[in-house]
Amino acid sequence: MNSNKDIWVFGDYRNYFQNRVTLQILARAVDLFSTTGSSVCAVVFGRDVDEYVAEYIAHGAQKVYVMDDPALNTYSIETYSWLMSHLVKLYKPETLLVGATRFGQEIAPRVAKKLKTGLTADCIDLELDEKGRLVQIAPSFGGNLIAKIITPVQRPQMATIRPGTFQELPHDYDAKGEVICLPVPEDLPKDAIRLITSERRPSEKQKIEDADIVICGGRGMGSKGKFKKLFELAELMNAEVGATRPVVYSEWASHDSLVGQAGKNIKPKILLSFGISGAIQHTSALMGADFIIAVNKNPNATMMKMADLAIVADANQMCLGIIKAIKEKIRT
Ligand SMILES: Cc1cc2nc3c(=O)[nH]c(=O)nc-3n(C[C@H](O)[C@H](O)[C@H](O)COP(=O)(O)OP(=O)(O)OC[C@H]3O[C@@H](n4cnc5c(N)ncnc54)[C@H](O)[C@@H]3O)c2cc1C
Repeated sequence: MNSNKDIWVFGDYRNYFQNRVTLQILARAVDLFSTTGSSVCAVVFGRDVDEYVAEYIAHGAQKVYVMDDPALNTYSIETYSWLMSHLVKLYKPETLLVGATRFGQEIAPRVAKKLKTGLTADCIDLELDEKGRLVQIAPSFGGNLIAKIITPVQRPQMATIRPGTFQELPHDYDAKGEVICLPVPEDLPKDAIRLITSERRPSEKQKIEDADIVICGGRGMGSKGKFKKLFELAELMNAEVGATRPVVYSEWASHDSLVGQAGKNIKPKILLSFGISGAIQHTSALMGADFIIAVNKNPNATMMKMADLAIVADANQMCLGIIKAIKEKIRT
């Protein structure tokens, strides 16, 4: 394949903001290719992806190829790998870099196979050789050797890169980039797999009983959709989510997260309590908490009285406000 000089970075925004690998690869690509006349580009598929497009530009992407369409609302390996190889054939970038997340590990080999090119998996560094070819540096033979691999003939040169390998560039609020909006091709093959439903499971890294930070939500969160935001907040704070009995009975959260007489006892350093009245069956399980922050519309709720910090506010709005503030902080 005759290629132009562009460097493409696959926009892996699942689990963003924690997953920073796309930003890290963009930073390395900018560093490596700034003097070669290549454009560093991100490629994003999905639905309502404006936020990620802006992030990639703010972190070094000069161009972003975007396919934003309801048909791409849910991730499908078949569709995404077809689209990626389709676009590569169309635009012929010199290099395609993908984060070695579970997502990247799934999509990159499929794309490489469709394009009949090589792929170095799990790179720990990238360099350029004297001919400007990408040197893909990766552990091999069980980690006993560090291999330097090039792709002498086929294009694009492809590599997946381990998260945390490179340092992302600081967020540049003034950065400008070209956004190329692409329609979904008419000949996009019909997906053989039909997704009926999906739900993000809370992280299983730690048990709620052992967590340093627990975010408990009650009926005052308002709805299952609003309650879900507590999981997003928990991801950002490396916290676990707990729930009251009405929440569990309404299936806003699983039974595993029930805190109280009929559920689990917790002893976090910090407990954030959103929209919980403070019935004894719940509070009896919080006695080991060091510091309690409660958010409730009713200042007289028992939970507010037992809190170290009581905030009279709408629980859902407060949760959204904290999420926004943390994201802003991460960006700077
Ligand atoms: C045998 C038995 C065992 C039980 N075991 C448990 C248990 O293990 N765990 C447990 O949790 N419960 C248990 N319960 C149930 C318990 O008695 C309470 O009913 C329950 O804890 C109340 O949950 P809640 O605070 O979410 O709801 P509610 O009591 O309805 O409180 C909702 C709170 O949200 C506030 N609110 C409403 N809207 C907003 C808003 N927009 N913004 C901010 N705040 C708002 C309200 O002011 C209120 O304080 C048990 C009950 C029995 C009988």
